Amino acid sequence: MKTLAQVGEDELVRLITAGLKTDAGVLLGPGDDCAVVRGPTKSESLVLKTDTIVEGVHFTPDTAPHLIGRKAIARVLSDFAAMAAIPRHALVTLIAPPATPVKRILGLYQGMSRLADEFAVRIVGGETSSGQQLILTVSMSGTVPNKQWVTRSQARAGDLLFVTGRLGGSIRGKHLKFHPLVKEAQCLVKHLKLTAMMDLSDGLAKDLPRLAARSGVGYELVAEDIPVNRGCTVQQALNDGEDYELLFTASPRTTAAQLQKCMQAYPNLQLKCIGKLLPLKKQRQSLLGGWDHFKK
Ligand SMILES: Nc1ncnc2c1ncn2[C@@H]1O[C@H](COP(=O)(O)OP(=O)(O)OP(=O)(O)O)[C@@H](O)[C@H]1O
Ligand SMILES: Cc1ncc(C[n+]2csc(CCOP(=O)(O)O)c2C)c(N)n1
Ligand SMILES: [Mg+2]
Repeated sequence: MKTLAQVGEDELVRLITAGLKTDAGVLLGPGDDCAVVRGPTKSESLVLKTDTIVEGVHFTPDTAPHLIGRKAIARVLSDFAAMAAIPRHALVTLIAPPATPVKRILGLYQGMSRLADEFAVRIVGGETSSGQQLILTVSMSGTVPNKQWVTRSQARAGDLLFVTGRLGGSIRGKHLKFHPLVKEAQCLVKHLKLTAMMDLSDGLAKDLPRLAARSGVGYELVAEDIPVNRGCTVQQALNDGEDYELLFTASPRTTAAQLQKCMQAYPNLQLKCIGKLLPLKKQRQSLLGGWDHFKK
């Protein structure tokens, strides 16, 4: 019998999700940054996402509690950004060892509440249990106008490939302090013809092939054009992960003026074209690497 280390994370999720049933209320099932289901009103759909952070995997025992809480909320917000959706309500599951100081847990909630408030997300409940290490799970619901969510699967050959911000070296601090691009994504959708989008959590080398595979297209990445964080190599930009930037594809007719509109509205938003999508048969590169929870 194969182990998780042998099959890896993506194949495991494929095996799990292949057996799940769907129905007409499920508008977008497993495989994207969030799920989308039919909402209570005709004009909007409901967007759902859950995400976990684990001590020793996503943060260390000496990470400041408010930063752990902040990260737990920010990661889910980043997935809402990736769908161009608006997050609204959150449930929090807390697992902690019995010896944890109460103050540490209250610190987590301060960090979570602060970022949630900034995005007008209300924490409306949760669940508490004990375990061997600290684990924080945030599940969020939100909304998107009907048919206006952006998936990973509609990119076409010829589309341009863009990334926000700079990549690499997130372990130096950005993985705890990044700014979720929820509002910026709304601006992108307004001014550009986006065809696909995802947030970069496992490294461009892992996430770009995922987006291309979901869209059934190939890719051509121009390594020299990848915006790299100070002190980082292109290899780090490709493989480190936890950039929480947006990777998106847009019409080949995208103009500099359209990009400028978003960069003017959000002066901290940097947009860079790093390649294009190709017909599957024309792909010559094959990116390998990035983060896998099981295969090291
Ligand atoms: N245990 C699971 N059961 C069912 N679906 C899952 C499970 N784990 C992951 N998925 C689905 O697989 C897809 C990829 O999951 P993953 O958590 O890697 O999301 P991501 O957006 O790629 O990463 P991140 O959450 O770090 O941004 C998602 O659509 C998710 O809902
Ligand atoms: C202590 C510690 N060790 C390593 C890392 C780096 N790291 C952890 S998970 C992950 C990928 C994204 O996770 P997921 O796939 O769960 O979204 C990365 C790059 C860290 N932040 N803290
Ligand atoms: Mg994601």
